[in-house]
Amino acid sequence: MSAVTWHEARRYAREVGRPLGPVQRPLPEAVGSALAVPLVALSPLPAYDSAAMDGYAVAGPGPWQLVGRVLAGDPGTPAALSPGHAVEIGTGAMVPNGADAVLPYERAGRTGRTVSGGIAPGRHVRRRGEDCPVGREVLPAGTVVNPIVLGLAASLGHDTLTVHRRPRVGMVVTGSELRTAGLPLPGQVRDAIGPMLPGLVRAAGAELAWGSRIADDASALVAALLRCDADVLVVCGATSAGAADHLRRALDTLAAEVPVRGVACRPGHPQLFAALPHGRYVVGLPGNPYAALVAALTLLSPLLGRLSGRTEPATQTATLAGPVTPHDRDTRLVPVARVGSAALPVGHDRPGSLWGAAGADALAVVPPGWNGDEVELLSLPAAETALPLPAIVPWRPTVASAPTRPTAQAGDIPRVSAAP
Ligand SMILES: Nc1nc2c(c(=O)[nH]1)N[C@H]1C(S)=C(S)[C@@H](COP(=O)(O)OP(=O)(O)OC[C@H]3O[C@@H](n4cnc5c(N)ncnc54)[C@H](O)[C@@H]3O)O[C@H]1N2
Ligand code: MOO
Repeated sequence: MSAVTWHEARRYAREVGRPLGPVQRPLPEAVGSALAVPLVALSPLPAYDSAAMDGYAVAGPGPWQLVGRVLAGDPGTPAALSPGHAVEIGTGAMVPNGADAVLPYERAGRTGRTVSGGIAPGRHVRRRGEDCPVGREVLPAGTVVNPIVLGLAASLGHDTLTVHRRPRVGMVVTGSELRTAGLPLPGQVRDAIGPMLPGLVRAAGAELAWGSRIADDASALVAALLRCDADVLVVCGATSAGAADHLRRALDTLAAEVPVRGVACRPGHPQLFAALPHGRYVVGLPGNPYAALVAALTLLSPLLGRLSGRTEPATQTATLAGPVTPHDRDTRLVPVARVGSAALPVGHDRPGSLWGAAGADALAVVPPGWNGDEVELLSLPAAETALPLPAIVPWRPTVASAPTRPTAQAGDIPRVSAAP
């Protein structure tokens, strides 16, 4: 296996694709997508001269004669205020032309219709456009739309946003030994990658559009690769060299280009990256669950980040606050918890176990022969990315055609001869 370095693999995955075409989305549907054009203020902020405090809008030197009241949402424009006059005003209400300042109730004296007090000109008046003038670019293209961006876009007058289309990902989980529920019988293994992958995909800016489980069956894998119409197809397991590992052979059968056949990292070295003749990308994740996580962060996330038009995140670094043994040739990926500016290895990071990574904030990238310098950190996704979103994550398991073993129970993955 000719493995590329971990950094080469990641750079390749980040640079091979192009952001998907711009689409217009209503605000709520744009969350998680990246802006395809800069966000520009359609309306000034504030949109009109408005009161920042509840009190009295006053014109000229005091005391002032109270001539009316203006509240937020009142129809029309309030009448202009003459020197020596005041109106009672609510926070957010339009400040009448001619008013110099808003005198808060707390600083005002009032006797009948006479208001007194001292206030500097301009105080507590938010002038139209002072937070953001109309036409100003406030966020660059590539910004990920989060709930705060939605709020900002709404306050600047947007109903829709122009964002990059989110990549559609298909997932094929392979393994005759896998089952999806209950305690595994001897020789069986609970599928750990199927539950993990949708959230990883979403955290990288994409959506899981299609999912299937197949047994270790070469023709089923070829059929799945042929039939999936997603932008990116992720195959879990079957990446290695064993008699039941069919991915490399399936890709050769389909005349796929395989620019990354293994990555010099631990765990996760059998991961691969391919392009099918019709242009779709295939990422192969090793079957060991922690190795699959490492591979997802190495090849899949950068690819999806690029296709979804997200700006590349800045590199984060930290000092490792615990002992780590580097590999002599390969990059090690080590789960860590952040403690201030340091990162503490949490252990439990054998290739088959997600225990360490599940309690970690990030994976530390420990280069071969590491000498104790600061290391790069890859953030792990927040829990919210795993919230179920049934509208965009249809899960269509392959229908059983024949059980693999006589003891098969509900939750087993049956051997099938064709992808869905
Ligand atoms: N001769 C060699 N053998 C192996 C090599 C190698 O270089 N030469 N690499 C090893 C490494 S490293 C890994 S990682 C695995 C990768 O194997 P595959 O991607 O082919 O995956 P499988 O063989 O199907 O499974 C490996 C392991 O993971 C378990 N598994 C698979 N899928 C899941 C899942 N969805 N959830 C939980 N666990 C899963 C499976 O039961 C196996 O225990 O190859 C090594 N061998
Ligand atoms: O990719 Mo494997 O053991 O390095 O899990």
